[in-house]
Amino acid sequence: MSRGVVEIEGAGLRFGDRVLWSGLDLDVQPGEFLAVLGPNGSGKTSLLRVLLGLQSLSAGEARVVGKAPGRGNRKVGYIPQQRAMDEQLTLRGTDLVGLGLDGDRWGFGLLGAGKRRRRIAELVESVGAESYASSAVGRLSGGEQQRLRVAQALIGEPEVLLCDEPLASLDLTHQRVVSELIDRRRREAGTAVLFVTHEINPILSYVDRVLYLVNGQFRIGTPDEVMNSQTLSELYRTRVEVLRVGGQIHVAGAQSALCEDEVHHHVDERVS
Ligand SMILES: Nc1ncnc2c1ncn2[C@@H]1O[C@H](COP(=O)(O)OP(=O)(O)OP(=O)(O)O)[C@@H](O)[C@H]1O
Repeated sequence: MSRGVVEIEGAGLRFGDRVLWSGLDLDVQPGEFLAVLGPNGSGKTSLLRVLLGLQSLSAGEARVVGKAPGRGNRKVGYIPQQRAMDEQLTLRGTDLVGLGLDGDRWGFGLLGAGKRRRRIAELVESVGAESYASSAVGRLSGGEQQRLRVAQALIGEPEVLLCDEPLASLDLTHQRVVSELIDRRRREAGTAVLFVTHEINPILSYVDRVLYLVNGQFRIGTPDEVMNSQTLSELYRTRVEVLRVGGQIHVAGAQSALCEDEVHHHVDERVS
């Protein structure tokens, strides 16, 4: 197997006495779609923060496209958790998308202005946001904002796309639209996708492998290898039933396994 665009070796992360995960070895290949699952507080977002260079590992190493993680790595795109933007925000959709452009690469000078505009228009079109891209983003719906965030993350042509629950609070139609956009990028450009989610079903047909984190333990494998009663029961250390119904995965019992945890999990019984 070739070297991954994300390489993680012997990685551990702890805060005080609390070990989020340790001994994590993971290579993500170009074009691979990796779902990162696990209950609240299991360290999913922290893993993305490590790869963004915002959080240091307590042990081991991580490399992203051959380099130590660092802020402003142009080869890394990031789609943050869906949050409504301030209604007063007057930034236009095209401005938001343009924020994802890197000055050195695309040129901010006068000569680059036309090129920059064209590039933004291309991305706006690719996410089907033409009709509202000139509006103030604060006035747009959550789904419209999220499409623009996808365009912003893709405009720098990333080799690795880090997505932190990008579908949360979107309706089913927009979940499909946004996940299809992300899948298309990895198919057409070979971008590797690390997709943090509580709900695997909307992306199940795209997922190559799952990294499932629970209470400091983890499993990595295909959805079939990880999302089964035996593996999840081992991870949660209690009986968990995984049912496949109509091409979807339903997980029962995981919530009760976590009741004694300090966090009030809103664990989705169907997945986590
Ligand atoms: N800088 C920090 N210092 C101390 N604790 C931290 C820090 N960053 C994260 N944590 C803790 O680490 C745990 C994991 O957080 P993280 O956001 O990675 O979880 P998550 O799996 O993404 O959870 P969720 O599903 O709720 O978003 C949390 O309990 C959090 O409070």
